[in-house]
Amino acid sequence: MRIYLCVLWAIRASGHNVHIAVDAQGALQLARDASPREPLLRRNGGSNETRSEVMLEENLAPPRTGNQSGHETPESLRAAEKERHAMSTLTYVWFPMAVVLALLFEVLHWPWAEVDWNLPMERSDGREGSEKVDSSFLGLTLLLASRAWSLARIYLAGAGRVKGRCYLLVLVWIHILGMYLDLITFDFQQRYWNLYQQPSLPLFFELIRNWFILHFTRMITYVYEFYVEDMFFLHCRDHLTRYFEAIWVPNTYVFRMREGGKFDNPDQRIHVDVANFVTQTYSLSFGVTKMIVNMLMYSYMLMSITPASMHAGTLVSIAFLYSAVGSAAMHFLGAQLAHFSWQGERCAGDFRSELRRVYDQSETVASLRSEGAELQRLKHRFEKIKLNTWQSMLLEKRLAILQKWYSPLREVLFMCILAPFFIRGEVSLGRLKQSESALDKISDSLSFLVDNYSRLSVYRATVDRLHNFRHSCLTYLHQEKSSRQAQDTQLIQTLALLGLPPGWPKRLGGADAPPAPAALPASAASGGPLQLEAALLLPSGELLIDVQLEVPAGACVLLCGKEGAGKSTILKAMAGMWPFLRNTRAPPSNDMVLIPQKPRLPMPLTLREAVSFPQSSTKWSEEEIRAVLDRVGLSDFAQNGLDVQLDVNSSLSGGEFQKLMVAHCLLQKPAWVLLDESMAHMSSANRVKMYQLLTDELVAHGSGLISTSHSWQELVSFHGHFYRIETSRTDGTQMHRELQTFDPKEALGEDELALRVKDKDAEIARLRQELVQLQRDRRNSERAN
Ligand SMILES: Nc1ncnc2c1ncn2[C@@H]1O[C@H](COP(=O)(O)OP(=O)(O)OP(=O)(O)O)[C@@H](O)[C@H]1O
Repeated sequence: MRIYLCVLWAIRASGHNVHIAVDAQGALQLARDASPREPLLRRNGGSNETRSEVMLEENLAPPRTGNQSGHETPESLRAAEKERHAMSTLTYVWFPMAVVLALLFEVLHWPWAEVDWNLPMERSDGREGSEKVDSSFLGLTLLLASRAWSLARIYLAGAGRVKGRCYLLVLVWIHILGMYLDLITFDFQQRYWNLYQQPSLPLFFELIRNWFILHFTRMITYVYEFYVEDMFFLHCRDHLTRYFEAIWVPNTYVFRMREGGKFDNPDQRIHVDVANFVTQTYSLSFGVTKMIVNMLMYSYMLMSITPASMHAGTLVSIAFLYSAVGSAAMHFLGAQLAHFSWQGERCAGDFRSELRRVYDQSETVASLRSEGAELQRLKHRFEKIKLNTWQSMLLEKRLAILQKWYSPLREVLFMCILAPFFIRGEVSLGRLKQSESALDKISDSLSFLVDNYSRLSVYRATVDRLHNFRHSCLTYLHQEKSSRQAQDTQLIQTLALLGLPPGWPKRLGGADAPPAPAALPASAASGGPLQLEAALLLPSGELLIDVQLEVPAGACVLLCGKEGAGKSTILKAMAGMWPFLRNTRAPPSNDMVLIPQKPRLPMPLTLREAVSFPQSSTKWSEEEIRAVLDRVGLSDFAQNGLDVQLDVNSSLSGGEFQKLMVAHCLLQKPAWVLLDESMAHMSSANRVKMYQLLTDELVAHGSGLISTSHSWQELVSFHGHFYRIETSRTDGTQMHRELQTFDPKEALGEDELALRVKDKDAEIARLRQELVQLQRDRRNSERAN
């Protein structure tokens, strides 16, 4: 019926040579005739007239608009009576049943939920150190747009400056072409259906030809719209991902130490959030543009067809008011949706990272027999997902109630407003329907917030997660705001050049040579003494130790102290890693290798990559690498070549891993080597051997060595400066730590020291002999072969 009326209007609007005045009564009659219970042809006495002929005949009747008498006819009263009984089964059986069942369900379904409603969940209001997700109305509109724009700018001012704009240009053009094709199709449909009224073979062939051309063009635009969209999304994701990696990776440790509790799962932000941001920004931007265009266009049309006795802007104002009330109600009910979306992302990320941890620590899980405890931990994480999903479901149910009322209500509302004009005969049915349709379009546009509230809330959470993450990462990139902005801009520009194809013209933003990946923040140059003058704090803000230390270039320092005294923390501070410092002086050297207590390497790596990491595996020749592996005693691993992949974290023993780290230092030859109990897994003999290697090959050539060790006595001969962390309790609870120099001779006693040195010398002599013997054996076996 609707289609028929549309065609009728289309014929009218296109100035068809048959001048048809749309007759309201006729059309209403037609509506009744079109009812499936009373087929049109039967009502016309089953004559041979075609359906369309009958329709035309009925609608070509003289125009009579509205019920001009103002009295109800027996026929209309009968129709009302008939309508009253039309849905009696629904009214008296199904509707009450649905209400009762819904109420019962509401009361009884809670025990089925299997959810722990009292589980404490994270905050997202910026208080108590939580991340802030703005769920205010402003946060969902203007602030959202400005934050989304600042994120989109990373791409549009970077790699997207040339390519992105080209993609967008093509996509806008495809969209315009699509709209044009929609109009052509709309017009074509009218001619196509007219064929049934005026059958003609030549016309049929022409129509079929046009159909093929039209649909072939549609197919091309459709295919390339999606294809170019995907190209655009991938390029945008690629660039944004690289940007976020570049601002996060140089400060991962600081970030984790300072913001670990606040920002969950950076992996999820960089992978999932960036992808969602790209696709959602695109679809919402086009959605908003379409909404604005429709709103302006149909507001103008509606004003021009408003009944004469009504003020021109009344209908538009009603549509505005209606949408404003709907949006306000929606926001009032659903403000928490952005928080639930953020929380959902967090819970899902936490659950995934827990699964990943179980996988990574499978050896510990198996050896501790901790399967039960791990299952409990996983269950706890999933409980949070369940609770969050339930909270969102409840909120979405409330929103669905509003939404399911809101949209159908508007049809009735507009009808109630316009019906009096129609009944008074001021407007024709065509005008009425046209006004309704325009009002529909306007309120559709204005109800963008209502219809897309859930989507916008999810988008808000995504944008906030990325915005907050970026903001924090940039803080660690540079403390001062002006330098931070400059560094950010420079980074975006560097990445922009990386995104251009090779040989891209310079005048279009290209460069002669591809720029280097984003650099680490600047730190002090190598050479010179290593200084640390700072108060080292714990993450809680409590003072750990006040350190005033200056190590001359090339010096060897041994740092001792009990467990938990602060040795590792001092090494981290010297390396510039420890973020909790006060009254700091002297930045760290960047020509330094710190081997932590439990180092881990990426996996899988080849042996060549592992020993070179993080430097390029091509930096050293095969001979150099083999020689160094031989010296540290890892030559067995090189038997099958240096390029066999292995997971060094699990396939090397603790001691072997530490030898690999020493081998890396020997290759890299840094100005400073910081060893945080880095030989703890080796035998005493091997520990001495490794220190001897470091002394001969690095210290002898000017490198400095700073070590921490519990069994420091055997390392005395390799160091020249000795510090000890003295711990004492000041008031029974507070731990006071102080860094003091000490004389190992006094600490050990002159005789004991001499004895130890003698032992060590004997051990070194024995090792040297072993080595000579081994080399001799090898030479003999080579000669024999
Ligand atoms: N990330 C952290 N969060 C909270 N406290 C920390 C952190 N890192 C270290 N600490 C605390 O700082 C103190 C010093 O730790 P550190 O690791 O420096 O000791 P250490 O002397 O190296 O001990 P060990 O010899 O056992 O390795 C300890 O009390 C430890 O609990």
